[in-house]
Amino acid sequence: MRSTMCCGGEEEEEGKKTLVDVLLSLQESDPEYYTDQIVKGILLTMFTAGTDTTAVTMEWAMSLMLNHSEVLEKARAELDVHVRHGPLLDEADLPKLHYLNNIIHETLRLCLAAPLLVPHESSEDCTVAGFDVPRGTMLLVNAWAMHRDPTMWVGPTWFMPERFEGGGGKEGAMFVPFGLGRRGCPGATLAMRVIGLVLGTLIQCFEWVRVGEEKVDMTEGGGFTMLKLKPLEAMYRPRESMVKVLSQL
Ligand code: HEM
Repeated sequence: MRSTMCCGGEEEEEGKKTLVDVLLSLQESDPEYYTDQIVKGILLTMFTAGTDTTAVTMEWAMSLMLNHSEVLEKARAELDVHVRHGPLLDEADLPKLHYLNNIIHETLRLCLAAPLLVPHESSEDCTVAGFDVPRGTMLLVNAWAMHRDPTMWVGPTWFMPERFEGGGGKEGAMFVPFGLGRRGCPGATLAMRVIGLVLGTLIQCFEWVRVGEEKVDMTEGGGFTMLKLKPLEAMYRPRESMVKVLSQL
């Protein structure tokens, strides 16, 4: 951590600071609050809450696209039109990539990383939808079922990124892959950017196909984070137009 700061130093451009740089400069300006323990705690939380969730969402998205090659093609066409900030996709290109964004939303609707969100506890006696909930009850939100509610979503089990062009489901449909309210996911924006950049780059640079004729197995595994029961295996090769760019990386 310290060597990163020393190498980044004062000359480092403002926009190129890493999170560790920022935390260490906060520690310099407010050492009593930003102790080593606090800094390590923030980093640990980001790793534990942000790594599996983000990685598994990308794995589900790739799996869904491999089973729906027309979606993959459409995403690639969009990238070819809108990537303007360099030969490779850049963060600045993301706002233009509406279809890619819709793919991520549709993936998070069908294959949300935390299907029951995170357990909460009622701090007071309360009534929810007519049910009396005593103080201290563990409360789970079945977001998985809400995202597949047939009264709220047309063809709830279909993979149809286009549905998000009109904002998603019917009026009142709940889309809550990151939870809601003050305990909602603080990493949602970061996650959407990372997933957009990684998925977009994979689609922009490589041709992807399934290993065989069979569709990718979409069976869900158990556990707190909804992993694929069988990890994704796929075949890829660099797109001809990207070979030169890739060889210069
Ligand atoms: C696709 C990626 C992600 C998904 C689907 C996701 C989903 C969630 C969900 C459902 C919750 C619980 C919200 C609730 O119960 O209302 C949560 C909490 C949290 N997430 Fe994420 N998350 C993702 C990425 C990240 C990233 C990248 C970070 C940080 C770098 C992060 C940090 C956290 C933290 C610290 C909490 C606990 C918040 C609290 O209890 O106040 N998450 N996330």
